[in-house]
Amino acid sequence: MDSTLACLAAWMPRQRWYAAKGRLPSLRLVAWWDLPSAEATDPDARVRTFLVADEGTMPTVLYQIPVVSRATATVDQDPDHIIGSPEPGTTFIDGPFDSAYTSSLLSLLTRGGQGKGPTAHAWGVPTPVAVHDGPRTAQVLTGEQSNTSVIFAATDGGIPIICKIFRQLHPGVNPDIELPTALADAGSSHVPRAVGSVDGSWPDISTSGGSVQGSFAFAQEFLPGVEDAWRVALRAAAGGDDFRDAARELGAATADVHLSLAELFATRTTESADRESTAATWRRRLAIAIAEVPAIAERREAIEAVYAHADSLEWPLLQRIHGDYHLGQVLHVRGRGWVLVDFEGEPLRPMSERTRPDLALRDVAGMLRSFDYVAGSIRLDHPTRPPEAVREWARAARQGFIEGYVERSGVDLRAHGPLLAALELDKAVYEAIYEARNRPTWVTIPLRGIHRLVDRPS
Ligand SMILES: Nc1ncnc2c1ncn2[C@@H]1O[C@H](COP(=O)(O)OP(=O)(O)O)[C@@H](O)[C@H]1O
Ligand SMILES: O=P(O)(O)O[C@H]1O[C@H](CO)[C@@H](O[C@H]2O[C@H](CO)[C@@H](O)[C@H](O)[C@H]2O)[C@H](O)[C@H]1O
Repeated sequence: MDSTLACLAAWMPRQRWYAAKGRLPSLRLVAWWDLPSAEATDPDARVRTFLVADEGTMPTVLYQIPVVSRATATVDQDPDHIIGSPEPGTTFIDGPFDSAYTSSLLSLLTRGGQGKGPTAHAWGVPTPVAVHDGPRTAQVLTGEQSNTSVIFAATDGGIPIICKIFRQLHPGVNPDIELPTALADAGSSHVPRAVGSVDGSWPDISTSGGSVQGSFAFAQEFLPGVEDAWRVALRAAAGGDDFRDAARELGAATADVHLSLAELFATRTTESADRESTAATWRRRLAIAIAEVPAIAERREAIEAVYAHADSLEWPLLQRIHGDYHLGQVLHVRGRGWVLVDFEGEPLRPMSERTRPDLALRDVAGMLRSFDYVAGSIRLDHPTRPPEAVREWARAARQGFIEGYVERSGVDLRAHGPLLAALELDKAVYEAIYEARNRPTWVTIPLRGIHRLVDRPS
C-alpha cells in the first residue's frame, strides 16, 4: 500500500481541489471501497475509491480519490489524467476521466446499488427524477472548482445530469445535498432538480474505532447551454453594459431562496454565544490572513474597529444560508431566471460551522464582494481602462442587487449597514487567503476591497 500512497501523494498537489497548496501531503490510508459492477462490464479495469487522510494539515483533511487501475500496456488516456504507476506494469487513472468509473457511478446514482470495502461502504440513493436508463456520455467539467463534476449527457433525449464528486469528505449530510434537495422538493425554481446521491460510511478519523456516515457524490439535472452569472457579469462589465436590472433580479432571487430556507429549516434569535463564535471566526481568519498576506497587517486595527462596531449592534435572526455566495454560484437560465448551485459553504470553513444557522446577510455580503471582483478582474485584464468607469459599473450592480433583495425580502439592509460591512470585510479577508493559496495574481482584488471597506465601512 505504501507505493499506492506514494503515487497518490505525488499527484495530489497538482490538483485544483488539493487544499494544502505548495506542500506535499502526509497521507494515511483510512479506507477504500470497490465498485464490482465496473469490473463486470470492463474486466481490464479495477475501480477503487481510496479515502486518504492528509495528516500534515490542521485539522486533518479526508480526501476521496476514485482510481481506475489498468495494465499499463492497455492505457490510452490523456497523460494529464494519469495519476502514475504504483508498481511496474500498472497505471492509475483519475477515476472521473475513465469510463469504468463514470459508468458505475452513474449506475449507483440512477439505479442504486452498493460499493464495498473492508471498512467503508457506499450506496446509491436515486430520486424519482432519475428515471431515465438510456445511454449517456460522460465529460468532466473543467475550471476552477473545489470538487470534480462530471456531466452525463443523454444521447436519446433523457435529461442531462451533472454529478459532483466531493473531494473532501465530512461526516453528516452535505449541505450541498440537503439544501437544494429541500428547496427543489418545495417547488423552488431557483435550484436544479435533485437526481440522486451516493452516500456511505467510513472509519471516523477523529476517534479510534467507530464509523461515520456522509456523502460521496450528488447529482442534479444539468442545465445545458447556460452561463454562470460571473461570465454574464464579466461580459457586461467588459462591454460597459449596465447590469443594474439583472442584479436587481438576482437580489430578488436571493431573497426568495432565503425566505424559502427560513420556512424549510429552523431559525433562531442570535445568542451571545453566536456573536462570540462569529467574532472568533473573524479574528481567526484575520490572524491567518496576516500570516499569509502580510500587506493586511497594516490595516489590522482598522479592520478590528469595523468588527467591533458590528458587534455592538442588534443582529437579525439566524437561518440556513448558501454560505459561499458569489456570481460563479448562480446560473442564468433562459425562461427561468437565476438558479443557485453549490450550497456546500466556504471550503476553508469547518463543516460543523457551515451547517449551522447563520446570518443571511453573509450571502448578501458575498454577492456584493463578487461585483467588486468583476471590476477587479476587468482592471487586471485591461490595465489601461479608466478605473472610474469600472468602479461605477460595480457600484450600479451592487445598488441593483440591494434594491431587488430589499424589495422582495422586506429586510431593511441600511439598518444592518455596520454588520453587512463587517461581513463584507470578513469575506474580503477570506478571499485574500483563498487567492494567496490558489490564484496569487488575484490577491490585489480583495486587498483593494479591504482598503475600501475600512476607509468607508458602510
Ligand atoms: N445543474 C447545473 N447545470 C449547469 N451547470 C452547472 C450545474 N451545477 C453546476 N454547474 C456548473 O459547474 C460549476 C461548478 O459547480 P459547483 O457546484 O460550483 O462546484 P464546486 O463545488 O466544485 O466549486 C458551476 O459554476 C456551474 O458553472
Ligand atoms: O470553488 P467554489 O466555487 O466553491 O468557490 C471558491 O472559489 C471561488 C473562485 O473560483 C471563490 O470566489 C472568488 O472568485 C470569484 C471569481 O472567480 C468571485 O466571483 C468571488 O466573489 C470570489 O470570492 C470563492 O470565494 C471560493 O470559495
